[in-house]
Amino acid sequence: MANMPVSEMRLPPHLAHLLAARRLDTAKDVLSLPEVELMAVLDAGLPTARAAVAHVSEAACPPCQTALALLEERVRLGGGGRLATTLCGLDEALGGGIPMGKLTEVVGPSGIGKTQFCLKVALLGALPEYYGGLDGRVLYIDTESKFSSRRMIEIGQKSFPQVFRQEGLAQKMAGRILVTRPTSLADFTKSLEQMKVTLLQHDVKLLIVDSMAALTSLENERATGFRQHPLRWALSFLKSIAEFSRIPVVVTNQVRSQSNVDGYHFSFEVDRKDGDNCTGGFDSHLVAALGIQWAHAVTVRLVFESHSGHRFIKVAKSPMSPAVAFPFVVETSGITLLSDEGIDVTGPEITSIRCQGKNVLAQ
Ligand SMILES: Nc1ncnc2c1ncn2[C@@H]1O[C@H](COP(=O)(O)OP(=O)(O)OP(=O)(O)O)[C@@H](O)[C@H]1O
Repeated sequence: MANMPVSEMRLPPHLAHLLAARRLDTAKDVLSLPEVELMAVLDAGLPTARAAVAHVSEAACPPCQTALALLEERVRLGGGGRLATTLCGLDEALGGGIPMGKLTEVVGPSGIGKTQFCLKVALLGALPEYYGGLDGRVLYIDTESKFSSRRMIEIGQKSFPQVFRQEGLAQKMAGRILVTRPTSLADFTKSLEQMKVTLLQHDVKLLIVDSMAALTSLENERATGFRQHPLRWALSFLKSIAEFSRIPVVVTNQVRSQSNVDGYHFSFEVDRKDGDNCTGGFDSHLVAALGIQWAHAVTVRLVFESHSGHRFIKVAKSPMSPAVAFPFVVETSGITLLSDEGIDVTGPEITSIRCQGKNVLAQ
């Protein structure tokens, strides 16, 4: 809510003009100033400064809702405002699918299937509601140039043969997916700034960023602080986009060698020598590419990992579900679960990411 534009708050006109004239554009701009400073910036007295804070706080704070109202909204939206992935066990664990209005992170090692997952989800965003889709446009931010229309249509044809038999449907679905390919972090930041307009103009019902972590390597920044700062901004912006638009936002995150991220040491890692049951401990020097803020900020975290000869989707964080893992394969029809029965995950395995014998700590 911090990034909520003042222009969208329906403030009394005199106050709206005053704030706009002083370039106080967001809730954060107004609320982060001490009263005295706000008086100075507005060139106004204490009552005006207090009125500004009161109006902006009221507009920016989400209103309280009763548990009953939330339950009723969930029933009204059917499935509780979720996009079903068609992976039944996973959807059940997530309370119906990927939540709308929230940030969902998909993290895992290279080649595990994150993009395959995103392609299927993108297709579902475009599919008519009748077939379980959102019947809308999808904005796909493809930072690694990995988006493939051909592969997406292949997934559609194999997963929903009865739907894709319809003449011209594949083209129609592909036409609903807007792909942008930012070539730098600055490009990405710019596209985020324009995003609210794009979402409204194009009736976008789903936003995917594949991959968020790749953006840092695009810039090749060395200093950790510099690398983290713009992504922190992107994180809060994406969260606010999800909340305002009530759409699901899916971002992928990669893993990397800890030696590349000097200074990335968080309390999560303290217990790493405990509890590894398949490989030789948590001694791997691999970590998830984005920092601890991401781990805390996302609502749902799906870890894609491989061990014991299988790939797994692990629900590592969800307000709806205990940690469970599902074995999966990638087929021509995309990601398929081998079993809809989740395997309970306990202890340090919840925060680790395993990769064929190596443990990667999830941050
Ligand atoms: N047509 C297909 N049929 C079956 N499997 C496929 C097909 N296309 C890709 N795959 C499998 O998907 C996997 C690659 O997945 P994906 O590209 O989603 O990885 P990723 O996790 O996004 O990796 P990165 O982090 O490097 O981007 C590989 O195991 C590959 O064999």
